[in-house]
Amino acid sequence: MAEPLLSVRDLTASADDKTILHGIDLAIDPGTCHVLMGPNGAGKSTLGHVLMGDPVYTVGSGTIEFAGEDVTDLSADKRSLAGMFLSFQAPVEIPGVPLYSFLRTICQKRPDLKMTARQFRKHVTALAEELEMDPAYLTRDLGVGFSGGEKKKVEMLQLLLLEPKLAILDETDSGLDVDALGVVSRGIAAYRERTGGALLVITHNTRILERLDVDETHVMVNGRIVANGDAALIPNIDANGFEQFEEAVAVAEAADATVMAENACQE
Ligand SMILES: Nc1ncnc2c1ncn2[C@@H]1O[C@H](COP(=O)(O)OP(=O)(O)OP(=O)(O)O)[C@@H](O)[C@H]1O
Repeated sequence: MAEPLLSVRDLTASADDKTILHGIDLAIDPGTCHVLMGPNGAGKSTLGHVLMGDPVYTVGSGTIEFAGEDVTDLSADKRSLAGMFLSFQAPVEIPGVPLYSFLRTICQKRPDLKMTARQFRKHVTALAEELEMDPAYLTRDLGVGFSGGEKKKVEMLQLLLLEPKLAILDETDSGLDVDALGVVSRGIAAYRERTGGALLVITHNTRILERLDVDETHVMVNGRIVANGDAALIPNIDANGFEQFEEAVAVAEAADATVMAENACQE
């Protein structure tokens, strides 16, 4: 059997001395679409950031392998070059850095995306139009003065430009009006059609999934993945919420507590 594109084993991570992720196991095959759901504060965004190498978080144990390489200790830019991509729940603003220059610079770092200045201008303008973004926005500073929905479209522009092997989309749908939601979901579908890339979609809103064939759904509660299933798990969560996983959470937490107690006894 082919190796997974992403393989996360027993991953534990913390910030400010608080453990947020507990023993995460996750495998994503090339070209597949995974959905990560869970209540507010479960640790979904944290997982996205830790996978991408955000230095705010400390990996306590476990490994992250991507495309056959152990990336656990790699910086975010190296993970990006390897083909990983994270769209932020709250995209950043960088005054003084025009969006166009930012996009040109990140493309120049990727030998496989080499383009002349003219080719780049044509390509990025076409992508902006496809996302129903005014190309004049490309001359504005990154994120500055953009509405919430416009910021999300800029994230999609980066996705279509960079064509990563794995895109982690962190609530790309939040704050979008119904038209913008349509544009963004068409952008995600275009990414899959053109590149065959894999997706890890973090969301509370199932409308963004309507155009996607979901292969696997994962449920995270209190920093643990407590259920895995296929696309049928999504309407189940919509109808019944996350309370149904309480028992699974309690079992996982009790098992962790037992391991910790045993380790303490051995020390
Ligand atoms: N940098 C940080 N420092 C301290 N605590 C953090 C940090 N990042 C996340 N946390 C905490 O970790 C927990 C999980 O947060 P996270 O944003 O990952 O949840 P989430 O599942 O994405 O939630 P939501 O659905 O509301 O976006 C929260 O209690 C949050 O306050």
